[in-house]
Amino acid sequence: MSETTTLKTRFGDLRVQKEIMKGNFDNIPIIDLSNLRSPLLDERRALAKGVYDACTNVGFFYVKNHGISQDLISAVHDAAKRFFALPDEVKMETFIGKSERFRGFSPLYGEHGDKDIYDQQTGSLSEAFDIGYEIAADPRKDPSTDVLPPDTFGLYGGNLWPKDGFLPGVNFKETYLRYFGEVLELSRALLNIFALGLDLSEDYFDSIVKTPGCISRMLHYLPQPVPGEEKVGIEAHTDFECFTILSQEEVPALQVLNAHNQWVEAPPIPGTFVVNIGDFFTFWTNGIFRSTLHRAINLTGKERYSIPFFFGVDYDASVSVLSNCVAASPKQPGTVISAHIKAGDYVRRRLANTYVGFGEEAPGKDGALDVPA
Ligand SMILES: O=C(O)CCC(=O)C(=O)O
Ligand SMILES: [Fe+2]
Repeated sequence: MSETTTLKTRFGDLRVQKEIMKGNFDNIPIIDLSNLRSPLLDERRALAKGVYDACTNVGFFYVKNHGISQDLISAVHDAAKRFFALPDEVKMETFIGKSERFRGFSPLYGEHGDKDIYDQQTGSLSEAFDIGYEIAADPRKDPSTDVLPPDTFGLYGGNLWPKDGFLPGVNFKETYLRYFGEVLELSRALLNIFALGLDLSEDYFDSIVKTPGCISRMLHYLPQPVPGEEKVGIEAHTDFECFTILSQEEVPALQVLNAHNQWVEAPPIPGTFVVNIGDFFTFWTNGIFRSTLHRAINLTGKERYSIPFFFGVDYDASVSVLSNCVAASPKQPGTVISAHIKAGDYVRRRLANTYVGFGEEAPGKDGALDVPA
């Protein structure tokens, strides 16, 4: 029997094995997306079945043949490296504390994990740059006529971009928005497959992803300053929204908590993204889809860069249990909602709980998941 330790989570304390399981890809399946837009329903159904199984068993899977070019992925990673290499005073011009919408640069040790859970004295060994949905990024919108919807939850718009001239030859904003737009379209196509896997019509969610509340961040995980000390780059957490598409290049750090409360490494696999379920899908499915706990610790001695894209729904959309999941018995206890939640309300509360500089906001402690009564 291996040694255990206590992990504090939003769902209560868990006994977690100390040993990290290495390189066991069986735990996290690789799904081929070649048939994502196949004209044959049977092929889309077969894909949807694989996705459904991964969502119910692990909550994490890799995707290959996702259709986003390696050139674009390399360009956006290069933009991230160039940005983080800038002097701190330049990066601080886009400091997240200047934003009302959790956008911009979080410096090293600036993030602390969820306020309800983690000691707020010790920050994480990472720095980040966050952006949210923009009309200009969405291939389905025309920037000359389309505008953002009313900003009820204070989450649309307001990206902070580094000034031109600091990153010569990089086209930072254009590159990041192009990447954002392509991953957004991939996400919309994946959402249709999720719907199919849940026995819903493929377009079931389409009406609530018109101006979806998506967020992306560039992350830079520094090597451990003191060898052997194991400072985490991002504390154990679940993602807030529908699902996340993560690009992690070649340096490993991501660990995923499996159903047996063992940390399993999710190392980079060339040509793939990692996809993981977020809280909204757990709410919709009454806990059948697992919004799996994960964390990142960079023990490699190298610089690590990753770029997650969090796919959400329109912020004014309501999220409640799907009618065909009401009777289901949840695979992930403690994650079931009885009321409906407003997407923007939930995302704003979770962001306020995680980022520094927003301490004035009520953390929303009514229930482990911030679900309003
Ligand atoms: O960098 C990674 O591998 C994971 C990042 C992550 O989990 C997050 O930003 O929510
Ligand atoms: Fe995450």
